[in-house]
Amino acid sequence: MRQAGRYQPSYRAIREKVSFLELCHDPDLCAQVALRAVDDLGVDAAIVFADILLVLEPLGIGFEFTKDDGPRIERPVRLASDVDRVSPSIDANASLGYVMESVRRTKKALAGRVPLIGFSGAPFTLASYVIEGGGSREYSQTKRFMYADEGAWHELMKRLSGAITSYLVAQIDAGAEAIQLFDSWVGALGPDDYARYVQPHVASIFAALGDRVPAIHFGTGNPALYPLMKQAGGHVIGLDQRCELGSTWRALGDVAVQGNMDPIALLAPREVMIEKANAVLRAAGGRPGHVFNLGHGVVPQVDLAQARALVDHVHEASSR
Ligand SMILES: Cc1c2[nH]c(c1CCC(=O)O)Cc1[nH]c(c(CCC(=O)O)c1C)Cc1[nH]c(c(CCC(=O)O)c1C)Cc1[nH]c(c(C)c1CCC(=O)O)C2
Repeated sequence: MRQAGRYQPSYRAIREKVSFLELCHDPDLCAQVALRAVDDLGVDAAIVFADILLVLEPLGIGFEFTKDDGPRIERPVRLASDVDRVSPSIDANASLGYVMESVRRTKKALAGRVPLIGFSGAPFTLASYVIEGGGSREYSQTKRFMYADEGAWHELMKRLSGAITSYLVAQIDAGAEAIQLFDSWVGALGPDDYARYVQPHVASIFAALGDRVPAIHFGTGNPALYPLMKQAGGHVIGLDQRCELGSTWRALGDVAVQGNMDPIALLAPREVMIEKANAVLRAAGGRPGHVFNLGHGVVPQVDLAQARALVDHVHEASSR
């Protein structure tokens, strides 16, 4: 979960020379960064180095990454008529060819050591950036838009979902061996709104992907959504730290799960972190189909040696 990043001294050194977006557009450097994360951590999969916002570029939505506040959208979509500015479809191989090149070069560099995961943001999470103009606490503009003009909302979600599908298919064609759909901010919604405004669009993405590669469907913030997310699709449901893994998994039934250690536990003393990892493994109870992971991304304050110690511990404990 966000395994390459600023908590790595090697990543910070690269970022002193190139901006984040320059890095994303340089397939050789992306492959280097993705491999370095696998080497540093000893994890069982690599993830292509990219960002969920890159797909906005061919959709005609300009953005930048500011130094302190993260992503910023140049002209947010605020009115129903603004939806016309979003391209109705994209050719991901042409417009996001540099990401496909990162997939190919990362896979070549991995030489079969571990599988490579491709990814995209999910339509609600991308819509929240497009409408809010950046990160948000309340998602008030997004919800206002959704409630004010349901037709325009569905049209926006349709355009985003079509682009996401084409982007993921292109990554699979380029060699991604699994994909992850990040619905990082969908927990701002309750189950009824999720079912009405989001679920059909996410379902269309998973239906289009079929069973070509394992698909991970990740969401955070509201455990009440997990049964609906499972219905929408994905071979694996990514759980965050706000739920109890054992009971949530039993309630979900026949599906694999990924998660769900609190990423902030990496800032705890070593023995506390290890105890938290053991609690996750105990909750999974050795049931096949659990992928140990953090409930959300690694934060920049994490010490690399501490992250490595977690991975080593999970490997050792799960082989017992
Ligand atoms: C919501 C989201 C984003 N991006 C992503 C998500 C979904 C996952 C999640 O919920 O954590 C996904 C993402 N972003 C990045 C990856 C790369 C692959 C990996 O996991 O190693 C992945 C999988 C690189 C990145 N994406 C970003 C960085 C840091 C950029 C830098 O070098 O300054 C990295 C390594 C920037 C980014 N990108 C995004 C934000 C909000 C920010 C700024 C916040 C911050 O600066 O930490 C949007």
